[in-house]
Amino acid sequence: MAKPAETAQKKADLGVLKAMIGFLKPYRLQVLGASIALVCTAGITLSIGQGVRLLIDKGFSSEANVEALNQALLLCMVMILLLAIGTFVRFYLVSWIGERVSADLRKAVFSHVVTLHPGFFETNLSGDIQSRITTDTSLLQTVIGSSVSIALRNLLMFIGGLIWLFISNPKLTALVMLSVPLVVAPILIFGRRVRAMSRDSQDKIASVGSFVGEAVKNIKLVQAFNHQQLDRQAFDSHVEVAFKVAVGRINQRAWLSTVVIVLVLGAVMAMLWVGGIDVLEGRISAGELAAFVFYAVMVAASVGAISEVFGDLQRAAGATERLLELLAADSLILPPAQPVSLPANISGEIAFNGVTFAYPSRPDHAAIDDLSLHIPAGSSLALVGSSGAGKSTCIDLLLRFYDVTAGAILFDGVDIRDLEPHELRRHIAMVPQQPVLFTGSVADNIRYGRPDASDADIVAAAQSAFAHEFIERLPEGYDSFVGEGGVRLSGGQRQRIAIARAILADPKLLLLDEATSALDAESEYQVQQALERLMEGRTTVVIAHRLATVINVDRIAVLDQGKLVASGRHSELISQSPLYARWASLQFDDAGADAAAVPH
Ligand SMILES: Nc1ncnc2c1ncn2[C@@H]1O[C@H](COP(=O)(O)OP(=O)(O)OP(=O)(O)O)[C@@H](O)[C@H]1O
Repeated sequence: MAKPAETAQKKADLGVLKAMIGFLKPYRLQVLGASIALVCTAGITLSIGQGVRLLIDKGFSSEANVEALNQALLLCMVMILLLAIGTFVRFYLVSWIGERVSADLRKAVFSHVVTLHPGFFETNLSGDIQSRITTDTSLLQTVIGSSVSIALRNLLMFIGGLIWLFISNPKLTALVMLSVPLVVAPILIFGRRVRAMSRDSQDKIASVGSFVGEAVKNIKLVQAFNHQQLDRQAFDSHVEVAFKVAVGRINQRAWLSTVVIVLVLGAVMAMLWVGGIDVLEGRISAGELAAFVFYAVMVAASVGAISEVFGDLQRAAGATERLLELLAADSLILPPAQPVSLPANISGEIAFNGVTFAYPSRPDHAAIDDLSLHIPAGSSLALVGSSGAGKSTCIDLLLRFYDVTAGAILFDGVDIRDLEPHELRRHIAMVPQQPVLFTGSVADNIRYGRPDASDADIVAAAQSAFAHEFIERLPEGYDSFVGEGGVRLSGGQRQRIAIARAILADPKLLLLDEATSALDAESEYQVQQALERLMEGRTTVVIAHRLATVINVDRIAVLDQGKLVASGRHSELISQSPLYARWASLQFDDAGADAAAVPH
């Protein structure tokens, strides 16, 4: 992400415009309608100046009569009605387009983000991504839904007013033209600064968001360690930094507006002075001067309005850049050019063939080093080893969250890089160490394993996972709300729901990361029972922490610093592998040695 940020900064304007045009394309009709309404309302507003001129020169002249006044007023009423209708259409359509485009952008960014490789989220914080999808799209919605329309309307009035000024009095208008560079130069200078600062400001707000997210998510830890005061201070400094950056931006914008007002109104005053002399000397009529004043003020006001929204447009450019960066981020896990499809009745056989893998952030450190393993279909393999040995990495590689650096992983004899990631993961279910529950009901959380499952399927899965009984006892049974992340359930209950989810998914390959935290004997027993049922008839790879698991699996692979150092059954390894014997005695205390005697 760091790289595109810089390049996007340079070519933002063009890129931003192009991307927005792409998002506007489906709504051509609405854009056309809004443009027509915009041109009409600007035209009507421009014609008011002519009305003023006629009213003064004809309406109040000596030969005027009531009839003429009536006609003039009738015409005015029609104009007002048209202006009202035009304004309604313009406002409705432009706001609609703004909302629509920002909704589409949100959908596009989210749908892209969920396909990105997990490594992406190590460098891009969730709070930052959230802020891009919410705050940045809202900013774009405001800009497309109003600022652009204000800018265009004022641009039309500026051009229309200027043309009239030129036709009616070139000398005075020359004064306007002289002031143009004086006005444009500061707009460009301040505008550029506003834009850079707005990007900075949004980044700072995003970091405020991330901080809140983290603190609130881990509120128990924060309070348990009495960290509120320190967190408050840290948060205050985040907020103050964001405030300072915002003040810098406001300062530039305030100067932008001030400078514009002084220059533009100064020019208008000069025009009035010269025009006043012309009227006094009889070169132009009073109506013409009134109309001239009207258009001059309109031109000045439109320049002011454009400069006002110019800052918004600049901020929107910053927001768009940030969104485009997300949209342009490539997933490192690519679907194959010619995907192989798996046969309908796959067996679930796994092979690691000389797999070496280094995380992209640490390319010179092999987390997995020349690992070869064969896991026959339907058998179970336990991965054991000290912390950092590479067990979780093996699971991540099997799910193709990362691609191997060398060697290959075969699923039913097919290199997993030749499979669509979706096709591969369809056959895999994962029960993580910390079961992840989403905000929703118990039933929703189990259904996550297979979205089209019936209620009966869900109950059956819960029964198999030994979860049915406790779910029935919850206040609303399967419809009970689990709270954010499942806070309303105990650790063992969450695990059994995660197991029920995997049972429902009915995968060929089961990936299991056993919880390290000890459950009470009863929960432990139930979770173990549930797991055994889940493992029946499936290929299982489990990161083992329980004695019961290592005793029951078909084979144990002992990893050390990414290398396979021994493999076999528990009883064999206890006598043959000193590393395993030590690990087992540490892990299971005396039980490990006793278990060696358990006959298989
Ligand atoms: N996202 C990552 N980026 C860079 N290095 C990583 C990443 N995840 C893990 N590692 C490194 O890869 C090595 C293997 O880590 P892994 O998480 O697979 O170990 P593990 O055996 O599962 O350990 P534990 O039992 O503590 O979970 C470690 O040296 C670790 O520091």
